Order: sequence, then C-alpha cells, then structure tokens
Amino acid sequence: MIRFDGAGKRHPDGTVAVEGLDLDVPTGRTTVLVGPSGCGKTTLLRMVNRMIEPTSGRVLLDDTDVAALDPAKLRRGIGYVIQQAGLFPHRRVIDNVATVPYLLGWDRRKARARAAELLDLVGLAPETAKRYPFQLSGGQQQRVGVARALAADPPVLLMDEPFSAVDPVVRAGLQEELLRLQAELHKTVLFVTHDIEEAVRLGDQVVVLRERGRIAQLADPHTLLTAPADADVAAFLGRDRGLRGLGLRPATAVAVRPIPGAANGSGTNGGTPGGGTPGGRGLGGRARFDGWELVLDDERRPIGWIDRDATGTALQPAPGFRPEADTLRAALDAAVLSPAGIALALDADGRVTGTADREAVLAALAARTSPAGVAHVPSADRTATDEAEVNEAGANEPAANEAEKDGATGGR
Ligand SMILES: Nc1ncnc2c1ncn2[C@@H]1O[C@H](COP(=O)(O)OP(=O)(O)OP(=O)(O)O)[C@@H](O)[C@H]1O
Repeated sequence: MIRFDGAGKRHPDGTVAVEGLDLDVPTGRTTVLVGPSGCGKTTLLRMVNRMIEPTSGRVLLDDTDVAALDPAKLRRGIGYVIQQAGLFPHRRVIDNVATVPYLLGWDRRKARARAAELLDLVGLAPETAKRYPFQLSGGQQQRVGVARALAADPPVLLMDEPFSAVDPVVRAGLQEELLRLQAELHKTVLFVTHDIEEAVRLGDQVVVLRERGRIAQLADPHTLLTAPADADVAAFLGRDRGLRGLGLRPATAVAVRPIPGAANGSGTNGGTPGGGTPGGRGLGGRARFDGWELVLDDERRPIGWIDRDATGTALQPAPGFRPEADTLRAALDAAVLSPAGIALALDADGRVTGTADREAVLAALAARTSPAGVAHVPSADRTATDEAEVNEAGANEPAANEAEKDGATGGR
C-alpha cells in the first residue's frame, strides 16, 4: 500500500502545490487522481518515486518512508508511465522495454526475452521489437511505455496522464488494454488524469482533488457519479453524469423475455417459420411482436425487423446487447435505436436469447443495482511530451547508468 501521511509540498517561491494530504492507495487496485489543472496531481504522483520530496509529512510504501530508500533502487521497483511514453529515440523498441532489466543486471538475452513477452502482453506484434520509436504510432508508443514500466514486474505503477496525447479512439483502446492487464496483474496503480471519463472507467477508487491537493471526494466510480459530495464535485463530473453512470451498471439487471419457441432449439419463431431467406442467409424463423416481425437466420442471429403495417418486407436494423457483458447504457442504446422499441438480448456468438422492450430497460434503470462492468466515452485532451522528466525519474530510463550497464551509446 502507498500511504500519503500529511504529505505536503511548498515550493521555494512560496507556492503550495499540496497542502498536506492523507490518502491510502490500496495494494493491487487502481486509484485515480483526478482534478483541475494545477491541483497537485503530478506533485503527489512524483512524491511516491521521490522525483519530488515532500516538504511536510511522509509518503510510505508498504509502511516504509520512501525518504529512507535509495531513490534509484526505489524507482527501479516502480513502473512509471508518462504522456507520449518518453521513449529513448535512439534505442530500438525491444531495448527500450528492456531498460530496467538491463539496469538490474540481467543478461541481454534474458532481458530481451522478457521484453518480447511484454510487447506481446501489451498487444504489439513481434516485428515492432526491432523498430525505433519514431517508426511507431502514438498509441503504439504508449503501449511500449506501458511494457517498459512493467518490465521488471514492479508491484507499483505510476501513470501520469499516460493516454492523453493520443486520439480518442486509440485512447479507448489503451484504456481497455490497461483494464485487461490490471485484471491479470493486480498492480498497485496510481493514475493521474484530468479526464473524469477516464477516471471512472479505470479507477477502483477515484480521488477528486481541489486546489492544493485537497480531497473533494474519494469514492468508487458508481458512488461518485450517483452521489457527488457537493455541488462543486457534481459540476466537475458534468451534467451527463447520470447517463455516464449507466455505463458502470451491468445489463444483467434488464429482465429479458424469451422468444416463444426459441429456447428449445426448434427454431426461433413465435410466428411463421420458413418462408424465404432475406439477405441470402438460411432463415431460422420469424417472431411476431406488436406491429413488428423479427427475422432470424438459421443460427438464431438477427437479420432485421419488418414493419407489419408497412407494405413490402423492407428489413430494418435489429440492435442488441449482451446482458452478461454489456452495461445498461448499451441496453438502453439498443432499445432506443430499435425501430420496434425492442432490444435483442444476444449471447456471445450473437444469437438471440430473448428480448427487452424499452419499458424493461427503463425498469432496470430505475432499480437500484451495484456497479459492475464499465463502459466508456473517450475524450481528447492536451498533448505534451517531457522526455526529460522520465529520465529524471531514473526508474525507466536512467541513461547514464544504462550506458554503464549495457554499453548503449549516443542520444543523450
Ligand atoms: N517548481 C515549481 N515551483 C513553483 N510552483 C510549482 C512548481 N511545480 C509546480 N508548481 C505549482 O504547483 C501546483 C501543482 O502542480 P502539479 O503539476 O502537481 O498540478 P497538476 O494537478 O498535475 O496539474 P496539471 O493537470 O496541469 O498537470 C501548480 O499550481 C503549479 O503551478
């Protein structure tokens, strides 16, 4: 566990970046620090790896004051990821990732094998290993940054706006990847962002900060969105926080009605079986609903809705959701977008298992449920790079030491 124990930072010019914070960052979970620019997020993060020394209070890592630890050693045990990755431009990707293992004295083969393993873990193709950072996209560079931070399997990961320099789609992918990795690795992650969407998506606990690092609210994402501590926090969360909260609630809360005849595998219809093959697929059946007919293929996948009151048999889209994997937001979306006002419940293979009309989804919205999965609305924001700061951090690219250890040349 990381513990901020009255930790404060006053700069020589008198600026108080952080006034004195008490905060526990639990082991194996993701804690997100979120708040407006200048509220002290980065200062707090850097107190953990001693890039910034508190001027009052302490930071404890597993009950040891970090001030008592050798900074270089401390940093090698803490993964650190920053905006735009801060990779060594003159080193191949594989050697960027192997930086800390080299520093720890691993032989080159073992370090590179570990690096290759990590590139795979973060979803990068093996051929990426030989490239230089400039030959990668921004998103790929961030993945390399994450791989590098994980190289020596540190229990703690500090992430300072790591995904904010990439576009929203790439960013969503990186967030997804971090969630997947964290489910597997259970690191103690301290993550800084000023994007509330990102905070509620990634955090097990979210710390909303005000100026001088004061805690406005500390809560799990669901509680934060549904019960903001005060009007300021509510304003920071934004007007659509209710809708966003749906992205934290599982769609399992929706009461799904079976389609008559569908469950026993004898076709899917509650109406007329057979009778043509829209879209060229085998027709599994048709199910009649009020004013609408649902057409399914012979695998019970939806083909479309037909308006029974209209002339002709024009197929309209039949959106669905997966109760076991999706959120209430996805269920609502499917119900709203369905021309029949009926969302289809789908299994993992896209087969229809039942239906939920808009009323059923609204009933689930009204019911009190606890949060489970997460959904995401990405947002773009600032860009900046600061390679110098990661060098300063030592843990990830202590170039001077690196040169000693493995004879790397040039660059800095
Ligand atoms: N070296 C310094 N000297 C004086 N003031 C500083 C110094 N470094 C940071 N500050 C001030 O300390 C406060 C906290 O800075 P910090 O970088 O921790 O904020 P932040 O929440 O991470 O901001 P952002 O989201 O913009 O990165 C800011 O008001 C900043 O101007």
